Amino acid sequence: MKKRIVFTGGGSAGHVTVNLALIPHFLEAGWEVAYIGSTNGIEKELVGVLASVRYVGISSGKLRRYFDWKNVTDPFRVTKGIWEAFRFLRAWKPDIIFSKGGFVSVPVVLGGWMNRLPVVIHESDLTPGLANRLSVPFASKVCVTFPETVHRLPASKGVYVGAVIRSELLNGSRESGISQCGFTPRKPVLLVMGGSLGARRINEVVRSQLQALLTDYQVVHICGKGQRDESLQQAGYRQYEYVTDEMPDLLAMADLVVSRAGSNAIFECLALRKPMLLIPLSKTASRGDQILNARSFEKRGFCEVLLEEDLSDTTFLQALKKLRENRSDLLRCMKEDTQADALTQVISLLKNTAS
Ligand SMILES: CC(=O)N[C@H]1[C@@H](OP(=O)(O)OP(=O)(O)OC[C@H]2O[C@@H](n3ccc(=O)[nH]c3=O)[C@H](O)[C@@H]2O)O[C@H](CO)[C@@H](O)[C@@H]1O
Repeated sequence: MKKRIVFTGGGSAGHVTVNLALIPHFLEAGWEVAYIGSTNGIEKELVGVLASVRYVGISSGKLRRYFDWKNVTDPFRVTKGIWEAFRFLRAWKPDIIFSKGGFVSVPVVLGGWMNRLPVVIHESDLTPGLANRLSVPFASKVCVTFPETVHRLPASKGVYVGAVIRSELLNGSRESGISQCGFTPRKPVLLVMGGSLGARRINEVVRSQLQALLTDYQVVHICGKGQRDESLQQAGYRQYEYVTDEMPDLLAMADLVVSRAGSNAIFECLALRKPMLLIPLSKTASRGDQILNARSFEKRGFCEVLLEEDLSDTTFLQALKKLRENRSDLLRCMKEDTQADALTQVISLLKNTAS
């Protein structure tokens, strides 16, 4: 009988991208793959392109630490999700569950534990997110991306594997990116990425300083769903709401990157040796995980950091100037970094843990 694996994770691209890197390897090895995500989440759209994966939508609710009327109904949705995940897992009988985090993953991990199935978790950020923290007691191992994270987990559960990068991202073409954007090969390219959900403050500052930026750079701007501004369309400025297949070429052609400090995005830039100016999501809008991700990269000499509370038109241009001046130092530090082969490590851990 074929081996079976269930992937889960969702809510933002950051909670799906590692799964997308791993799934093709299991399919090629002849495993049957199912993905449990929320009925209408971004994960459904992202995983939907993989024809051989069975997508199972469950009811899910957000685990909020602030007031919202949905806090009244969401516990019922989560309970329903646990029951749906439990029922599917009992019938499909996978050999292992791989959970990437995000609120939809908690009912799946619990459903797996109730069926006595082995669960392996993956954490991308330096500090584990709430969903993963709730899931840790039910998992046999937790794969982590930053070495520092191992000490934040119960003894013997944390395994440092490094960043899992989708292999297609390493095979982009600068020429093809330049031609897709209608750019010239003779002027440097600045790639601005607001994270998978976009970033309003970064969009505002880039747009308010667009003419100054266009003097030195051609700008490709991933601005988030519904955030394109048609009135700014001009030579040397290309806007995308969200990219899928174009990502490898856009990364390949970038000379410098301005980005949020979502873990996957910054490790992708590190792997591709792209000097970065990181503007992490603020502590008021998150648990501050991006600030710690960014500070860890800064300490290792991979990036410049500008906190959102300090972000203004002036500080943005100053930080960009500093990035350009320090480009060769940042590149040297990045080249000295030898990343572990996380993909192979996670695959063999999953195969060895499968019942
Ligand atoms: C607001 C929020 O909660 N952000 C979190 C979310 O970020 P977010 O979802 O932005 O996640 P990451 O930056 O980690 O990863 C984004 C992924 O989407 C890809 N991509 C992005 C834009 C695009 O147009 N196309 C595309 O393919 C990137 O290449 C990358 O692989 O998960 C991260 C990983 O847990 C966390 O560090 C972030 O704090």
